[in-house]
Amino acid sequence: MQEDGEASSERQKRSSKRLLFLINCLMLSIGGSGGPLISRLYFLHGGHRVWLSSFLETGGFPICLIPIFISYIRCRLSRQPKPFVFIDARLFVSAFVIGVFTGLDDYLYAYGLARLPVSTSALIIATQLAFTAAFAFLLVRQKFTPFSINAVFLLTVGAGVLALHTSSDRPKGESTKQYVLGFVLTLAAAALYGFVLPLIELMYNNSKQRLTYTLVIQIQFVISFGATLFCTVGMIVNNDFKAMGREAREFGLGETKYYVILVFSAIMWQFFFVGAIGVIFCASSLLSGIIIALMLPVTEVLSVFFYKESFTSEKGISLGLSIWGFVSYFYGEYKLTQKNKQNNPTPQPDFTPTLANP
Ligand SMILES: Nc1ncnc2[nH]cnc12
Repeated sequence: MQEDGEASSERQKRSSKRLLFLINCLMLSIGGSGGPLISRLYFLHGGHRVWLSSFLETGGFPICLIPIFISYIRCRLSRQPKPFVFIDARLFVSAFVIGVFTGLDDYLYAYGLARLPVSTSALIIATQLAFTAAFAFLLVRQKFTPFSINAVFLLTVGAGVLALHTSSDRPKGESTKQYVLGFVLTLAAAALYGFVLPLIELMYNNSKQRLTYTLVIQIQFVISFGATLFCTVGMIVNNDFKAMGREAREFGLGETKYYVILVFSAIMWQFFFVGAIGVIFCASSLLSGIIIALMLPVTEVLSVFFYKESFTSEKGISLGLSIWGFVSYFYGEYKLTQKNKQNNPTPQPDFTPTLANP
């Protein structure tokens, strides 16, 4: 009888972990395509402020207070009240430092979005997965299987195919210097974010506090706070706060839509960042990188619907290769789970990608 109770509570725990994993994948997918689409809308209709755009990537961090508050209230009101665990000083400092890196990365990324044609920026950002894989190997000893190597290869090539669509290469009126700078800074963004994802996994692994999802959201709050502080300094130095009023009045879609776009941009990017670090918590930084890479061609295809861009064959091929890579990764994980089941015949959960923090 007691065993039955234990088994059912174990099953319940597994299914809530799987649900958490799926929710984070969904948030990362929504933010990974919605974020770039809405940032592009800002630049397409007359927005120019790169620091403002980078500020918006993490400036929505107060949203995280909602789940933190709910979790706090649940702890207080539960039948057996538990103390609410706040982030300790050590994790706070690590998250803040990662936040400053993220702020710098946001600027590099936004600079590329503003200065480069979409195809070129997508090509360079496609290299991010290779950086993530290399840093994950170095920092957290990520194990690779032929399937995950195949996935990294296909997703990198898949997103890279987008660059074959070069009809709109260097934007009109842009100097070679600006273009080259855009190229170099976007590559730096890909490398830096490829480094940040495994660094977050390393921080989790070295945490002295027991990691829970509530703690992960607090970590995300501190990371985004550090990044936003960094970008706020950039905005002040660059006079962005003063320039916003004029930019809003002159915005192609009108003043109200200008502010609506800014608010939605902040929300979309929070989805991206919360999803990214949530997937690292539930699985790995490599999987987070894989989902981000899959979203590159998905974004290009969505822009056909939202911005009436043409559907080129490159976009179709790119999407096909990326989905193939994605499926290859999950098939590899499925095979691994089956193998573990054979070696360890005690009942195992149905397939769930290797959950990092059971
Ligand atoms: N700041 C950023 N936001 C989204 N994707 C990125 N890829 C590299 N840097 C990025």
